[in-house]
Amino acid sequence: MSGEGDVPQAIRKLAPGKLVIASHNQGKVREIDALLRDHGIEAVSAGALDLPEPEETGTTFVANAELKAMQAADLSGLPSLADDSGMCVDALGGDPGIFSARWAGASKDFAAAMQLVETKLQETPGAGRTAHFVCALALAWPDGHIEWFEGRVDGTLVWPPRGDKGFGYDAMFLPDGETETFGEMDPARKHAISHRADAFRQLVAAVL
Ligand SMILES: O=P(O)(O)OP(=O)(O)OP(=O)(O)OC[C@H]1O[C@@H](n2cnc3c(O)ncnc32)[C@H](O)[C@@H]1O
Ligand SMILES: [Mg+2]
Repeated sequence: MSGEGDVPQAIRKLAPGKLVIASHNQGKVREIDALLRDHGIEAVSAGALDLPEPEETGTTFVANAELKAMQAADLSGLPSLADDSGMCVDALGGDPGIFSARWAGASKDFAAAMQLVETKLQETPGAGRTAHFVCALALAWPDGHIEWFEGRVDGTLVWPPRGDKGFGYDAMFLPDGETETFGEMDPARKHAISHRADAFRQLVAAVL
Protein backbone atom coordinates (compact mmCIF):
# COMPACT_ATOMS: atom_id res chain seq x y z
CA MET A 1 0.00 0.00 0.00
CA SER A 2 1.22 3.52 -0.56
CA GLY A 3 -0.05 7.08 -0.50
CA GLU A 4 -0.99 9.20 -3.45
CA GLY A 5 1.27 11.07 -5.83
CA ASP A 6 4.73 10.65 -7.22
CA VAL A 7 7.73 10.16 -5.01
CA PRO A 8 9.43 13.58 -5.08
CA GLN A 9 12.90 12.36 -4.34
CA ALA A 10 14.64 9.06 -3.68
CA ILE A 11 15.85 8.74 -0.10
CA ARG A 12 19.07 7.10 -1.17
CA LYS A 13 20.15 10.45 -2.69
CA LEU A 14 20.02 12.11 0.73
CA ALA A 15 23.21 13.15 2.47
CA PRO A 16 24.10 11.01 5.54
CA GLY A 17 21.94 11.86 8.54
CA LYS A 18 19.36 13.69 6.44
CA LEU A 19 16.56 11.21 7.05
CA VAL A 20 14.89 11.25 10.46
CA ILE A 21 13.73 8.04 12.12
CA ALA A 22 10.69 9.53 13.86
CA SER A 23 10.58 7.13 16.80
CA HIS A 24 11.52 7.34 20.47
CA ASN A 25 11.64 3.56 20.88
CA GLN A 26 15.28 2.41 20.96
CA GLY A 27 14.37 -1.12 19.85
CA LYS A 28 12.60 0.17 16.76
CA VAL A 29 15.27 2.76 15.98
CA ARG A 30 17.88 -0.03 16.11
CA GLU A 31 15.88 -2.20 13.71
CA ILE A 32 14.98 0.59 11.27
CA ASP A 33 18.57 1.83 11.31
CA ALA A 34 19.79 -1.68 10.43
CA LEU A 35 17.23 -1.98 7.61
CA LEU A 36 18.24 1.44 6.22
CA ARG A 37 21.94 0.65 6.49
CA ASP A 38 21.38 -2.49 4.41
CA HIS A 39 20.49 0.04 1.69
CA GLY A 40 23.38 2.38 2.42
CA ILE A 41 21.23 5.00 4.16
CA GLU A 42 22.44 6.69 7.33
CA ALA A 43 19.67 8.28 9.38
CA VAL A 44 19.30 10.26 12.60
CA SER A 45 16.72 9.50 15.28
CA ALA A 46 14.05 11.86 16.63
CA GLY A 47 15.56 11.39 20.08
CA ALA A 48 19.01 12.50 18.90
CA LEU A 49 17.39 15.66 17.45
CA ASP A 50 15.43 16.24 20.68
CA LEU A 51 12.12 16.17 18.85
CA PRO A 52 9.09 15.84 21.13
CA GLU A 53 7.02 12.64 21.26
CA PRO A 54 3.59 13.43 19.79
CA GLU A 55 0.35 12.22 21.31
CA GLU A 56 -0.88 9.27 19.24
CA THR A 57 -4.49 10.29 18.68
CA GLY A 58 -5.11 8.19 15.53
CA THR A 59 -7.44 5.21 15.49
CA THR A 60 -5.34 3.15 13.05
CA PHE A 61 -1.67 2.19 12.76
CA VAL A 62 -1.40 4.19 9.52
CA ALA A 63 -2.96 7.33 11.05
CA ASN A 64 -0.55 7.24 13.99
CA ALA A 65 2.47 6.61 11.75
CA GLU A 66 1.43 9.58 9.57
CA LEU A 67 1.02 11.84 12.56
CA LYS A 68 4.46 10.97 13.93
CA ALA A 69 6.17 11.31 10.53
CA MET A 70 4.50 14.62 9.69
CA GLN A 71 5.35 16.19 13.02
CA ALA A 72 9.02 15.20 12.67
CA ALA A 73 9.18 16.47 9.06
CA ASP A 74 7.56 19.77 10.08
CA LEU A 75 9.90 20.35 12.99
CA SER A 76 13.13 19.12 11.39
CA GLY A 77 12.60 20.22 7.79
CA LEU A 78 13.90 16.77 6.81
CA PRO A 79 12.18 13.71 5.33
CA SER A 80 11.01 11.62 8.24
CA LEU A 81 10.17 7.95 8.57
CA ALA A 82 7.82 6.87 11.38
CA ASP A 83 6.69 3.44 12.47
CA ASP A 84 3.48 2.66 14.27
CA SER A 85 3.19 -0.97 15.19
CA GLY A 86 1.66 -3.39 17.62
CA MET A 87 0.62 -6.91 18.44
CA CYS A 88 -2.95 -8.01 17.67
CA VAL A 89 -4.26 -11.08 19.50
CA ASP A 90 -7.18 -12.77 17.74
CA ALA A 91 -8.87 -14.09 20.90
CA LEU A 92 -8.71 -10.58 22.41
CA GLY A 93 -10.46 -8.96 19.45
CA GLY A 94 -7.19 -7.55 18.09
CA ASP A 95 -5.95 -6.09 21.40
CA PRO A 96 -3.57 -4.65 22.39
CA GLY A 97 -3.24 -3.47 18.74
CA ILE A 98 -2.66 0.28 18.47
CA PHE A 99 -2.55 0.38 22.28
CA SER A 100 0.44 -2.00 22.49
CA ALA A 101 2.78 0.63 23.94
CA ARG A 102 0.10 2.00 26.28
CA TRP A 103 -0.57 -1.47 27.81
CA ALA A 104 2.97 -1.26 29.21
CA GLY A 105 2.15 1.97 31.06
CA ALA A 106 4.29 5.04 31.61
CA SER A 107 7.12 2.89 32.96
CA LYS A 108 7.15 0.88 29.70
CA ASP A 109 6.98 -2.36 31.62
CA PHE A 110 6.62 -4.99 28.89
CA ALA A 111 7.01 -7.91 31.29
CA ALA A 112 3.77 -6.61 32.87
CA ALA A 113 2.16 -6.01 29.46
CA MET A 114 2.96 -9.57 28.36
CA GLN A 115 1.57 -10.86 31.66
CA LEU A 116 -1.62 -8.85 31.03
CA VAL A 117 -2.01 -10.42 27.58
CA GLU A 118 -1.52 -13.88 29.10
CA THR A 119 -3.94 -13.24 31.97
CA LYS A 120 -6.63 -12.01 29.57
CA LEU A 121 -6.09 -15.09 27.38
CA GLN A 122 -6.42 -17.38 30.43
CA GLU A 123 -9.67 -15.59 31.32
CA THR A 124 -11.10 -16.12 27.83
CA PRO A 125 -12.71 -19.57 27.59
CA GLY A 126 -11.55 -21.59 24.59
CA ALA A 127 -9.19 -18.84 23.48
CA GLY A 128 -6.75 -19.74 20.72
CA ARG A 129 -3.23 -18.33 20.85
CA THR A 130 -2.86 -16.90 17.35
CA ALA A 131 -1.65 -13.32 16.96
CA HIS A 132 0.03 -11.06 14.46
CA PHE A 133 2.23 -8.01 14.49
CA VAL A 134 1.43 -5.04 12.26
CA CYS A 135 3.87 -2.32 11.22
CA ALA A 136 2.76 0.84 9.44
CA LEU A 137 5.62 2.92 8.06
CA ALA A 138 4.94 6.51 6.99
CA LEU A 139 7.48 8.56 5.07
CA ALA A 140 6.73 12.29 5.22
CA TRP A 141 8.53 14.91 3.16
CA PRO A 142 8.85 18.53 4.27
CA ASP A 143 6.68 19.60 1.31
CA GLY A 144 3.75 17.72 2.85
CA HIS A 145 3.94 14.70 0.56
CA ILE A 146 3.43 11.47 2.47
CA GLU A 147 3.39 7.81 1.64
CA TRP A 148 2.79 4.78 3.77
CA PHE A 149 3.23 1.01 3.79
CA GLU A 150 1.81 -1.70 6.04
CA GLY A 151 3.44 -5.02 6.89
CA ARG A 152 2.38 -8.03 8.94
CA VAL A 153 3.70 -11.27 10.41
CA ASP A 154 1.55 -14.08 11.83
CA GLY A 155 2.39 -16.30 14.77
CA THR A 156 1.41 -17.93 18.05
CA LEU A 157 1.84 -16.72 21.62
CA VAL A 158 4.00 -18.80 23.98
CA TRP A 159 4.11 -18.71 27.77
CA PRO A 160 6.38 -18.15 29.60
CA PRO A 161 8.21 -15.57 27.46
CA ARG A 162 11.45 -16.80 25.86
CA GLY A 163 14.59 -14.83 25.05
CA ASP A 164 15.89 -11.34 25.66
CA LYS A 165 17.25 -10.32 22.26
CA GLY A 166 14.25 -8.28 21.18
CA PHE A 167 11.99 -5.65 22.71
CA GLY A 168 8.32 -5.11 23.54
CA TYR A 169 6.29 -8.32 23.11
CA ASP A 170 9.01 -10.20 21.19
CA ALA A 171 9.64 -12.84 23.87
CA MET A 172 6.09 -14.24 23.71
CA PHE A 173 5.71 -14.21 19.90
CA LEU A 174 6.61 -17.33 17.94
CA PRO A 175 6.36 -16.53 14.22
CA ASP A 176 4.71 -19.20 12.06
CA GLY A 177 7.21 -21.75 10.75
CA GLU A 178 9.92 -20.81 13.28
CA THR A 179 11.24 -22.62 16.37
CA GLU A 180 12.51 -19.50 18.14
CA THR A 181 10.51 -16.53 19.41
CA PHE A 182 11.40 -13.04 18.19
CA GLY A 183 13.11 -12.67 21.57
CA GLU A 184 15.35 -15.68 20.97
CA MET A 185 16.21 -15.33 17.33
CA ASP A 186 19.18 -13.62 15.81
CA PRO A 187 18.27 -10.01 14.89
CA ALA A 188 19.16 -10.74 11.25
CA ARG A 189 16.50 -13.48 11.17
CA LYS A 190 13.89 -11.14 12.64
CA HIS A 191 14.85 -8.52 10.03
CA ALA A 192 14.19 -11.08 7.30
CA ILE A 193 10.68 -12.08 8.38
CA SER A 194 9.16 -9.41 10.64
CA HIS A 195 6.19 -7.09 10.09
CA ARG A 196 8.72 -4.23 9.96
CA ALA A 197 10.75 -6.03 7.29
CA ASP A 198 7.55 -6.65 5.29
CA ALA A 199 6.60 -2.95 5.37
CA PHE A 200 10.20 -1.97 4.67
CA ARG A 201 10.35 -4.20 1.57
CA GLN A 202 7.34 -2.32 0.21
CA LEU A 203 8.97 1.03 0.99
CA VAL A 204 12.17 -0.03 -0.76
CA ALA A 205 10.24 -1.15 -3.83
CA ALA A 206 8.41 2.18 -4.00
CA VAL A 207 11.08 4.65 -2.99
CA LEU A 208 14.62 3.30 -3.36
O1 LIG B 1 5.81 5.76 18.87
P1 LIG B 1 7.29 5.49 18.90
O2 LIG B 1 8.09 6.64 19.41
O3 LIG B 1 7.81 4.96 17.60
O4 LIG B 1 7.57 4.29 19.97
P2 LIG B 1 6.47 3.39 20.70
O5 LIG B 1 7.19 2.37 21.49
O6 LIG B 1 5.48 4.25 21.39
O7 LIG B 1 5.81 2.64 19.48
P3 LIG B 1 4.28 2.49 19.08
O8 LIG B 1 3.53 3.68 19.50
O9 LIG B 1 4.26 2.11 17.63
O10 LIG B 1 3.82 1.27 19.97
C1 LIG B 1 4.02 -0.04 19.50
C2 LIG B 1 4.41 -0.97 20.62
O11 LIG B 1 4.21 -2.29 20.11
C3 LIG B 1 5.28 -3.11 20.42
N1 LIG B 1 5.98 -3.58 19.22
C4 LIG B 1 6.02 -3.01 17.99
N2 LIG B 1 6.84 -3.66 17.18
C5 LIG B 1 7.35 -4.66 17.91
C6 LIG B 1 8.27 -5.68 17.65
O12 LIG B 1 8.89 -5.78 16.49
N3 LIG B 1 8.55 -6.53 18.61
C7 LIG B 1 7.97 -6.44 19.82
N4 LIG B 1 7.11 -5.51 20.17
C8 LIG B 1 6.79 -4.61 19.21
C9 LIG B 1 6.27 -2.31 21.21
O13 LIG B 1 6.12 -2.64 22.53
C10 LIG B 1 5.88 -0.86 20.97
O14 LIG B 1 6.10 -0.07 22.11
MG1 LIG C 1 4.30 5.48 20.38
